[in-house]
Amino acid sequence: GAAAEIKRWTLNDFDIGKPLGRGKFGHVYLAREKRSTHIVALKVLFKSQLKQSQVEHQLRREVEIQSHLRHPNILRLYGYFYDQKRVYLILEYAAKGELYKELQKCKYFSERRAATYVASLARALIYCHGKHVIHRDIKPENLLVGAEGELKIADFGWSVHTFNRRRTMCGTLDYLPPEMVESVEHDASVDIWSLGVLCYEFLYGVPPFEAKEHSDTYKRILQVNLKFPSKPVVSSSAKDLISQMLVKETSQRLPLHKLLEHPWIVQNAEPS
Ligand SMILES: COc1ccc(C(=O)Nc2ccccc2)cc1NC(=O)CCSCc1cnc2[nH]ccc2c1
Repeated sequence: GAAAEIKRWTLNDFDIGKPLGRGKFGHVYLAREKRSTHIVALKVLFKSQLKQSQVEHQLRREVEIQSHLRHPNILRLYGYFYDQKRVYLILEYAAKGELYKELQKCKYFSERRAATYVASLARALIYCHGKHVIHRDIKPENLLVGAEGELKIADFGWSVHTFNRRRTMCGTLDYLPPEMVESVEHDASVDIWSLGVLCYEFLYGVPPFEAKEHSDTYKRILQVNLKFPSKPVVSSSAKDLISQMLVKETSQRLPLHKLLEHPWIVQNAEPS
């Protein structure tokens, strides 16, 4: 038969619900597609602000990339449409909301919960790297939780998003690997570094190189000044994994598929 007709969405196709948050370029609303009654998140971006910040090309590129990504731990971009003044992104709705709020509430996660999240993120990143997409910006602020408790890399758009970020988050350096602090080109191994930082923050409630001043965080990252506090008590197996990911030499970082075979992951992550 004829090639599948690309559906032209309009605002009329949706019932708009409560606001879910606001970003630099507009707001995000809960919405229901009328015909299917499917619940989505509708992100409304103002063309004027996109133009002003010259991010239209970035948005087009991202929409192109995201529309080909299908993975249970990557938030879906189902489609987009626009009218005179706005661009609308039809996004997957993650029913259990933002992971960082959960982390703030329970201070730090159990080893089983941390390992389960890290394993699902590793599988999502392996999938992305397979499609030559890197740097999915996996800090806690960019992670949402689906209805079954599964993690979703929400990738709030190339740091254009002030979506309910923690104050400390705007411009945080905590997650930058040395090669980005030194602003040399980066490859997929940046994601291994960031996943190591995330694993540390899941287990201790704070990122490993946190410091009062940005300059001190820079120094700690460049020196890979990794210290494990005595509290909370964390297994040496978890520390071993983190120590294999937070390595300055990018080629020496534990590859993601090796991470999935690490004893700490094998013994603690829930089967996917
Ligand atoms: C695939 O995802 C995205 C793709 C692209 C962009 C984006 O804005 N790109 C951009 C914009 C302008 C210039 C250049 C690029 C954003 C997202 N993702 C989000 O924004 C996640 C939070 S909104 C959804 C959502 C879901 N489920 C929830 N549950 C609770 C809150 C909540 C919130």
